[in-house]
Formats: sequence, structure tokens, C-alpha cells
Amino acid sequence: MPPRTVVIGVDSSTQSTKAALVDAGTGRLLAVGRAPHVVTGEAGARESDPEVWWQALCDAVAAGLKESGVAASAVTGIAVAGQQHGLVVLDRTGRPLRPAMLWNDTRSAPQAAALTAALGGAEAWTARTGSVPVASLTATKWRWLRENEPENAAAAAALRLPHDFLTERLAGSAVTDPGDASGTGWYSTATGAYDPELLELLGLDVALLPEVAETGATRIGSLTAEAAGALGLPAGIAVAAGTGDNMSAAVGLGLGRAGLLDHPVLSLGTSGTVFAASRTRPASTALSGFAAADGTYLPLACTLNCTLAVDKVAALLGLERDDAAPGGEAVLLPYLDGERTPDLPAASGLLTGLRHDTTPQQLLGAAYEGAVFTVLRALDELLRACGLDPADPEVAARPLRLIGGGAQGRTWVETVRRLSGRPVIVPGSGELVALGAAALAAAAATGEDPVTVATGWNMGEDTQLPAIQRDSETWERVGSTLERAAGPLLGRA
Ligand SMILES: Nc1ncnc2c1ncn2[C@@H]1O[C@H](COP(=O)(O)OP(=O)(O)O)[C@@H](O)[C@H]1O
Ligand SMILES: O=C(CO)[C@@H](O)[C@H](O)COP(=O)(O)O
Repeated sequence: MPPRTVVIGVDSSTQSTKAALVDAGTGRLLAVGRAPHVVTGEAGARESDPEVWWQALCDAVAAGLKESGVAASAVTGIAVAGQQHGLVVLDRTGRPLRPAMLWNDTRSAPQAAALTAALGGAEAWTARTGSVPVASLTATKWRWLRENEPENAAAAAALRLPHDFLTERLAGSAVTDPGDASGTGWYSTATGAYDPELLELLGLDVALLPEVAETGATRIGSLTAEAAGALGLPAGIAVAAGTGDNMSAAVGLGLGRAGLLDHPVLSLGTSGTVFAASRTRPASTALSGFAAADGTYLPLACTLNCTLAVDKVAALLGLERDDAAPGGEAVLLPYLDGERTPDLPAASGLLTGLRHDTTPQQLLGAAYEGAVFTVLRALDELLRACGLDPADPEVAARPLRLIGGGAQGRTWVETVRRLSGRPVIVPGSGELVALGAAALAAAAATGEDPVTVATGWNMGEDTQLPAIQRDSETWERVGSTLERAAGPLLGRA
């Protein structure tokens, strides 16, 4: 029997790093090492120190090796999938000049509006980049930096996304992939390259940016001796370009293959995202038309307030996560520090419909309903952008794949079922971002196609949940509250 080979997929997301050690032959998950991140900031600011991500990556790999008992010499490849959009600003030695501004930092909302206007409006941006600038996109953060910290902008020797920063630490080369690049606001999904006119508009020298590899699975180099020492892995193993976390989950789910194109996925993590793999380039002002890691496209909508916002409401009420009941008359829009979808960067949370007999459990249930409503409403936009009618019975019968930390929670799953009225699949593996990255690593090591690799892997038994009657009353109540409150109460002029 040939010796077992192992690949490592790293998910460096908002709250933590997870390193999945995967048997490259069977796809069996051998261990997941974990290490937490630190996010700081108030009043719209959200920042993390990239050096903490690097240390977390080293710790998570060490924990995974220890838990699995795998010999480091069996590892043949590694890839990183990272939280999208974050602005990492480096000096000439590759050290961060300041903490990274994260995807959920809303301070650059005025810059987003100014950039949209500077190009002549939303449609002009979707035609070029696939996405309209909102405060999440890297380009708006760069503009914010130039206006608010000109000394840091002037001293910048390199700009990276979170996953590029980590990949460069692994392989010593500055390379990104089309998927994560498509979330910057300076990469064109129409041409598959950085957009010179946008770079000029942004006052950004292309020399500061990494090269864009062909796909997330492209082997961009080998693990350097220095990184190998820090990770306890053999020098010279394959390093893939890697990608953004949502793009990586799409690879892990095997979404690019024919039968799963235009099948919706809902990720419940710090962000709530909804996405689908598409062979046609999305161009809708209602969502982000990202590129995927494998050459297809990944139309996606993202909310800022998902699991963390609901956990915050549970903590305020002193309740456990699943000690919740349907909200009844109460409506809670949990837009605690601004929202991205809908675009309400200055919003705060809103509670209406409170009665003497409202229970704490109903209030918590209302927070789940507000978060789930927001992401499901975006799903309808997504389906329309894929040329599908959300009400078409064939489309409505397509199961919703639920992933991310929240998919492990009973109340999340039940609230999605109740408000969507759709069948739901909870994939057997809870770590699809890391598994997708592992498939990119395996593909980089062998030259195979990553989606074919992931599709062939046995990732455990899916839980299939049939459709239940849609709770249209709650849907209408939350929808009309949002409609009526979207003016001054939620910060829209
Ligand atoms: N068993 C569970 N039930 C409900 N929620 C959970 C459970 N486990 C994790 N979570 C939620 O998942 C979130 C983390 O999800 P994850 O997808 O790992 O986040 P991120 O990728 O943004 O770092 C936590 O905020 C927590 O609320
Ligand atoms: O900004 C987006 C997508 O556009 C987010 O989905 C980030 O990629 C962060 O992801 P999580 O940490 O919530 O997984």
C-alpha cells in the first residue's frame, strides 16, 4: 500500500484559524487544529493584527498534527482560505504597518459612496468589477487610509488581503487568486486582471499588489525553510494560491460541478452569506459578483450581523443559544454595528412590537428571525441575478445548503427552515472552508482539479431536512418593519 499523504487546509476567518488535516487519498478529516483571533474596535471600527493570524496559523497546524498523530513528513501541500476584503498594509520588511481593517469595518462608508459616484454610479462598477463599492470592499478601506492616515498610506510597500499575507509567509511569493482579488474593488472580473483605470482612481500603484494566479489551486511555490521551521512541516511542500473563505467553501462543497450550479448555499458565521456557483459572470447591483477559486463565478450577498449579533442578544438576555421561541409580535433587526445587505452602514439594532407578555425567549427568537430574514431576502436577489425566479416551484425545491458555525445550532437550522419553506441540507462536515482549502492544496500538489478532488472525498453523511410550511406571517412582519424603518431610524438619509 502506498504511504498515506496528507494535505492541510487553513481557514483563517474572522474569529479563529482552523487547520484541517486531510487524508489526500480518501478525504478523511484526520484532525482540526484551532486557535482564536482577536478583533478590536468600536463605533464601526474592526481591526486585527495580521501577526496574530500568522501565530494562530502556526498554533492551529501544531494542534492538528498533535491531535491526528500524523507524521509531519506525510504532509505534501498546504493552502490558506481567508476572510475576504481585509486591508493588510505592509512595510518594506513585510511587517504590518498597522492592524488590518476587516471586512466588517464600516468606517469607509463615505469613501464607498464617493467612489461609486466618481465612476458614474453603481452600474459602471458592476460592469467592471462585478460589485458596487460598499464599506466592506478593500478599495474603500484604502481610500479611507489615504484620507485618514496619509503617513501609513505613503509608507505602504505592499497591500495584501488576509489570505495573501499568510500565503506569502508560507511560500515567500506575493500571489493572490481571482476569487479573493474580485472582492478588492480594483480587480476586474470582466478582464480577469487588475483594472488600470480603477487603480488610478484609487491612487494605487500596481507594484504594491500581489500577482494574480490562474486559480486558487495554482501551485505558487514551496514552503520556505523559515515557514517550515515555524510550522513543524517539511520545507519544499506545495503551497497553493489559496482563496477567500466563501470561495473555498464552494470548492469544499464541489459547487462548480454541473449538477450543483446555481444551487444556493447559506453560510452562518460572523457574516451571513448566501452564494451559488455560476458559469455566467454575474452583474447585478444588488449583490457582489465575485469570481470563484476554480474559474467559475460566485455571486454572493453578505450580511454583517449573523451569529455574533444573535449571540450578543442571547448574552444580554442571559439565555443559552437554543433557549429561544418564535418571536411572536416582536421584531428585532440585529444590525448592531451597521449593515451591508441592506446597505445601512450607520444602522444600529432595532426592536419593535414589545408587549407586557413578550418573553425573553421570544426576544431571542426575534433576533434569529431578523438575522435569517435578512440573509434569505438576499437569497431571492441572488437567484434573480442567476436568472432564476425564486417562486418557481423547481427553484424553490432546490435544497439550501447550510454551512458555517451556526449550521451546528438547532435554532439556526429551524429558523432557516421556517422562514424559507425550503428543504435544507446540513453537510456532514462542519469545516467546509478548511476542507475546500485542503482540496486546493491537494490539487496544487498533484495538478488535479480541486472541485473533482473535493467531490471524490468522503466528507461524512449529510443531514437532509424536508421543507416545512413557510411562516409567511413572520416574513411579512419583519419585511414590513424593515421597509418602514429603513429611513432615519436605521441611518439612511
Ligand atoms: N453549536 C452551535 N450552535 C450555534 N451556533 C454555533 C455553534 N457552534 C458555533 N456557533 C456559532 O458559530 C460562530 C462561528 O462560526 P464560524 O463560521 O466559525 O465563524 P467565522 O468563520 O466567521 O470565524 C460563532 O459566532 C457561534 O455563534
Ligand atoms: O465579507 C465577506 C464576504 O463578502 C465575509 O463573508 C468575510 O469573508 C468574512 O467571513 P466569515 O469570517 O464570516 O466566515
